Amino acid sequence: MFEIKICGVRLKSDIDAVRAACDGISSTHDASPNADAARRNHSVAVGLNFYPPSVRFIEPADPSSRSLSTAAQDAGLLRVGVFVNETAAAIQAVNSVVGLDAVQLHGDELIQTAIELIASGHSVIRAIKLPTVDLSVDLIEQRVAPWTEVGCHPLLDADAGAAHGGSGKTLDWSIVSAWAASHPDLAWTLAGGLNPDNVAAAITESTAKSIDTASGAEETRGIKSPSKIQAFFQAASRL
Ligand SMILES: O=C(O)c1ccccc1NCC(=O)[C@H](O)[C@H](O)COP(=O)(O)O
Repeated sequence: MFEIKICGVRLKSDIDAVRAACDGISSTHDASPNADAARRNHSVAVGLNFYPPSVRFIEPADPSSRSLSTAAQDAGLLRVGVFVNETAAAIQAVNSVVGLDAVQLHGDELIQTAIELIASGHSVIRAIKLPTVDLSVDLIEQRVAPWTEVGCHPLLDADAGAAHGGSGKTLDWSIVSAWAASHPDLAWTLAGGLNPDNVAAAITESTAKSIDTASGAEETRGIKSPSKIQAFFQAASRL
């Protein structure tokens, strides 16, 4: 799917910052697997947020959203549309207007929504919202299995309550790692409170090969920071 996703981009300058961060890794000639992965086209994604209450929301009908999506595509980035409790038909409609490479279901959607989207050719990421305390391997398994069985890519995130996502809360990475050990062939993504200061530890402790951040790459809520995006890539690729 992708190795790094910067979620909630809203401006062309955010796309430029993500591209520059990819190029920054390339220019270090770092030979590590993470750096290699991040160099390849389409291994880096940006999230376009279509959940109106979010500070990261972009209006799908606004032509600037289509322009943003085109800019991401031109920069060689995967475009992930983030949705909360929309129907498959509504998501398809946004895709046809904006242009997306994958859709992320981040609400309380029924599994039927994912089945319909997959049947119509969409790559579907399912946010699995997990408690920040008393997490267990069994709980992760129970929440993930129904979605992977129908072909979704799981993104493990900290439960953000009514906000649904982008909260900056972290998961217990050691429990995530214990769960992942029994799924060596499953592609999955770690999200939840990742930032330049903790992403290296998060990768090491959780064994994640794919990571996602929203608030950890921002100057203030909803405003992306080019320097934090760059630092995030550098920290993630150093391993
Ligand atoms: O970012 C949001 O505002 C958001 C709102 C509603 C649903 C999902 C949302 N974000 C989706 C993401 O993939 C975030 O990157 C993920 O929740 C992690 O966020 P953070 O803890 O801030 O890194």
